[in-house]
Amino acid sequence: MRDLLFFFAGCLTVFGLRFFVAPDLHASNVHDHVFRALSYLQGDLQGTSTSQNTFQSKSSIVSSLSSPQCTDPSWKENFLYDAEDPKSASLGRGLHYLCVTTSSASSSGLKGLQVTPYLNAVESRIPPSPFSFPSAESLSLNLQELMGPQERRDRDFVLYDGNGLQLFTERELLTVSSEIVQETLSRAGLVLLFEGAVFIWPGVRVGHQRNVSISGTGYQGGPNYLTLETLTLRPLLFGVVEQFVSNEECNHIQNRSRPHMKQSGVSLMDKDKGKAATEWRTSSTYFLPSGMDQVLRGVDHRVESLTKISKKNQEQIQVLNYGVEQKYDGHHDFFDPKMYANDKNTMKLIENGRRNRVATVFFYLSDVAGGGETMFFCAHGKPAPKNLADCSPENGHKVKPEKGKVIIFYSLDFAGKTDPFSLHGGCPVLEGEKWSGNKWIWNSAMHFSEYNK
Ligand SMILES: O=C(O)CCC(=O)C(=O)O
Ligand SMILES: [Fe+2]
Repeated sequence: MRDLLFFFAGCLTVFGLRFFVAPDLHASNVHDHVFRALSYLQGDLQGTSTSQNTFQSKSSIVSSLSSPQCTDPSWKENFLYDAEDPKSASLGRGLHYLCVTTSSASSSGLKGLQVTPYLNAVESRIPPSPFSFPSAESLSLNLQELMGPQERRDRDFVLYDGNGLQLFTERELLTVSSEIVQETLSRAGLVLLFEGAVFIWPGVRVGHQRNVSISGTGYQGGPNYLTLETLTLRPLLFGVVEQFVSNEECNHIQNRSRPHMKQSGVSLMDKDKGKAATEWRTSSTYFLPSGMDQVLRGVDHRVESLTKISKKNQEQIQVLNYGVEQKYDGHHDFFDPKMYANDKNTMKLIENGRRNRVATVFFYLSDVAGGGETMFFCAHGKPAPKNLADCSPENGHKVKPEKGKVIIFYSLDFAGKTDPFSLHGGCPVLEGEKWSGNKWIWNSAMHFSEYNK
């Protein structure tokens, strides 16, 4: 809500106040798309999944070919939310699973494909009824009918495989040949449909662990997969079990930023205009451009590989340094258009609410001798405490800083709506100092991204 806009302010100056509309996430070129689908079919896809048709590393051939299938009995454990638990049953809203199988009736031809839908990421008491899709258009119509009136959705849906590889946008289903659509989906087996367009890892249940292949994007000597552990379902918060940023990379980021660190700012909501940022946030900050720095580019690539969201949607790392007593009170990382109605630049940046930050990958770049935890004030769906500077343990879920570790939390839900439960803050450092960094990821490309040129 009140988070920093210095980066954008900087960009505004650099780009001479030239705001232009970022490429639409959904308007990908059909020819690129046919290439993507054909590559998928031929098993020669050279990239991690991204929303922007990037094909970077051979490694994801493996991951796309071994993407989870509905024929594997464990798929339900790894994807479905518990329909019986009133606390988690509604948390899969906006995410639907399609199990694509060849119907036994006509197992010889592609026309015999069947889709079994699991709406809102749960298995309802009434078993889902499969439907066949003789054409891509009929699939599209069936899906639209299942999801209800289009007015309820403010963007086109996007289909992914179980490893986060983007398959088709809603629009592409109507422009790409039925044969390609049928063959791609049958190869994927398990298809994830996000109403909010962007791929988000399903949390499933607290304590759930999921291995994510990051082959080729890890640091020297680091693992080639990472384990995402669900810490809270509401907000959707994951911890990465393994060290994500090596000690050398942490030191490199600190060293490159140290000479530039300045008092942190916040982007003030209309109601707070005129107040000092230090009322909420007392750390120092620097937005560190990746430029040609291979270490930073490696980290950006790893973040893409972990989140399955394009590098083009990333902001530069916002490096933070907190001394004793420094902190950042409870806030959201998304921009609520209602709170910025009189702020023309922010409204332009977020296209009146259509664009927003979807996820934060938060790096801990040092250990902290005391305090400095990240606090999630609405953890497990609790109402926010009155005092958003109060880090008492009963006020939420705390994550302790550990050098090289990261957490990921989502500011938008599967349907693309802002999540008020993502309220969080940095607790005061009690002893020593804290180095950390925000890697903010948007729901569409940043027009000034270093990877968007
Ligand atoms: O320092 C922390 O733990 C959280 C910081 C934060 O939320 C932010 O900078 O937006
Ligand atoms: Fe934040």
